[in-house]
Amino acid sequence: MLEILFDMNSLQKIAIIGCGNLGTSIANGLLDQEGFHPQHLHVTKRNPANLLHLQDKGVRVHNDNLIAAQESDIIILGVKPYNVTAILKQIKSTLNPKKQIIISLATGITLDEMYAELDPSTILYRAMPNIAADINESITCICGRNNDLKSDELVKSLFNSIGFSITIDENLMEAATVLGACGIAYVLRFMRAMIQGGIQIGFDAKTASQIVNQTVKGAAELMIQKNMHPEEAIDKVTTPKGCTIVGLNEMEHQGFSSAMVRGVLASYEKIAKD
Ligand SMILES: NC(=O)C1=CN([C@@H]2O[C@H](COP(=O)(O)OP(=O)(O)OC[C@H]3O[C@@H](n4cnc5c(N)ncnc54)[C@H](O)[C@@H]3O)[C@@H](O)[C@H]2O)C=CC1
Ligand SMILES: O=C(O)[C@@H]1CCC=N1
Repeated sequence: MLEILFDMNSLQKIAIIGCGNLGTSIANGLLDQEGFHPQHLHVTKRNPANLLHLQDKGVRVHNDNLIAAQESDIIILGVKPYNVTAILKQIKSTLNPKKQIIISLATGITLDEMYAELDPSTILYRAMPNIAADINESITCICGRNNDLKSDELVKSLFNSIGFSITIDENLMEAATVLGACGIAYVLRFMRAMIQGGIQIGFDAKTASQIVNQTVKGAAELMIQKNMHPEEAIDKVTTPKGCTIVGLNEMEHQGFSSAMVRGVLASYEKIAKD
């Protein structure tokens, strides 16, 4: 059983191997935490030149995956899915299954595929955060197998520190990728379209963005804080014979909900095909 529990003030060391877009968001989120020691974070990528902003904050930035793995309690794999096996092959001789936790962020790479490269007693998780980790607002779906309560708590507390986390069955990890990780891009595209509409009806881009950003934030907070279904709140906005329902119905005539559902399915099918 692991002796450690994730705690910003502890001396736990974390490695992010393959610190690209998502890895950098996670690193930024961790660095924001009070009491987090930047020198306890290793981040690697093949060419680490564009991670110097992290180095300036005291993070250990380099391209030596073995050193990062050797010196860390928690090893996060942030590489693309097709690089995961090669990284596991590279670091496996340095791993200590009793003392370290490995967390893969890779889309579509199963626990079985990773265990094929690892000692079966390795404490291994898949986690699916999103880039809002950058501001500690990620939703992270987590799954693991053969792990104990202590390591489950540790992994959850790590991802709770950069947002909110839930534990799910592995067979839902691809769905979680689509809804939570791709989802942020869907919402942003929706926001862009709303800003475009706002400009057409008279606002400059900056003002339209301010209005849209706060409107989306308010809608999300309303759902979270009041634990509501969206349609319940929509009913409060749609004045009979008013302008909201006219707009919503026109969006539906143009296929709005259908486009969203089909987009979600297309992303999901793409993961299944890869
Ligand atoms: N970008 C996102 O919003 C999300 C990505 N993911 C998953 O996270 C992983 C990373 O995605 P991104 O950050 O978007 O990709 P990315 O391409 O920005 O980052 C991957 C990084 O790995 C580095 N890398 C490649 N080979 C390496 C090696 N041998 N040693 C050290 N570093 C190496 C690359 O230089 C790159 O910086 C993927 O597996 C993806 O499926 C999951 C959820 C959300
Ligand atoms: O687009 C992708 O494949 C990755 C996985 C989820 C978000 N980005």
